[in-house]
Amino acid sequence: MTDRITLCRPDDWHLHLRDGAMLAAVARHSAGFGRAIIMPNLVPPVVTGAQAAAYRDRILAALPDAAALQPQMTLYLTDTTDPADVVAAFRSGIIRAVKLYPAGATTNSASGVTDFDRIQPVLDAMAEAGVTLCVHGEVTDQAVDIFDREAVFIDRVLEPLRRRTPGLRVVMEHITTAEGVAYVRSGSDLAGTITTHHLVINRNAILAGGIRPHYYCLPVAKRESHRLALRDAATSGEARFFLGTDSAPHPDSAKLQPCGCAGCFTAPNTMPILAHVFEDEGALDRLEAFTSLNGAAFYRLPPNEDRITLVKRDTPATYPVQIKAGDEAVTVFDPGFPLFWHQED
Ligand SMILES: NC(=O)N[C@@H](CC(=O)O)C(=O)O
Ligand SMILES: [Zn+2]
Ligand SMILES: [Zn+2]
Repeated sequence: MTDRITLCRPDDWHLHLRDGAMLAAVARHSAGFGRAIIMPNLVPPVVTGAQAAAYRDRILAALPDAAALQPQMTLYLTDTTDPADVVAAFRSGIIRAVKLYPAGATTNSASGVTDFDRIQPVLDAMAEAGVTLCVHGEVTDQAVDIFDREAVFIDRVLEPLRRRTPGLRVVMEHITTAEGVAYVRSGSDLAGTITTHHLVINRNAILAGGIRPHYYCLPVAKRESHRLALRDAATSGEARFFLGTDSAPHPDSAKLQPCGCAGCFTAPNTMPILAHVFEDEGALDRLEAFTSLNGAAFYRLPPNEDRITLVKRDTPATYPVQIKAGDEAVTVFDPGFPLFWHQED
């Protein structure tokens, strides 16, 4: 039995670190990753290169001295984003990618894109300069069932957008469906991130036996057949699929509401959970591709040079049920099984 594995240091290609007291509380929980794509959905959002540079400085100040993490900044695409600012921020190394939120699709997406015609000049400039577009892929049409919004987005929005913009490199973020997996497999210049939690839960976790707000995120977890498709993709070793935890901390006071907000906070226990999932699937030898190689290759970066070690012990890893962020508590994702894999420092 394998009870010890070493990997190139993993990267997290979709991470929410927030700002202020929340940033101060959560940053150290992602400090063991190498690179992380930092999502720009702050309030107000990160829309210019100058704002991204200032946010990166706040993140670096919040990280422990020994942190491995190198924040990879993104800009929040709006109807009025300036193509020249995007290209300049990319060429000067301030940003790694641009994030597309359809307006109203998810947390802090009110300033997102309302009119796809208006962003075409930015998309063309990005295709030309080689800037990756990270996409929250859900339609916002209230007439579309929430469990279908990802699949409908592919047909109505993403495929037409990619056809209009040859050469644009696209990451479909946090895919949750078999349709998302199939679509990512089908095209060129296309990849998909998969979260930790969508490999573990299906929609029963949110709704069966009572409403469980800590399992509510967007895109919402789908039925079991979709979770199995995601596990197949993540453990396949295929270069198009890689880890983006979408670790999305919210205060419990905002989640435990009649209208609770979306997001699972998985940063503290992601690697032990993933080792468990990959071992379950007989794919521990492909964990490194998913966490440490495929994403870097898509972003045209070398793998991290140093390594981490995961050890399987007889006693489960302990991690806090909640962490403190200022006066607030933030609940850590509970995978529902004990974690025998531990990450060594
Ligand atoms: N995934 C989530 O449920 N929430 C994210 C936003 C997002 O990634 O869509 C957040 O910022 O809280
Ligand atoms: Zn999203
Ligand atoms: Zn996210």
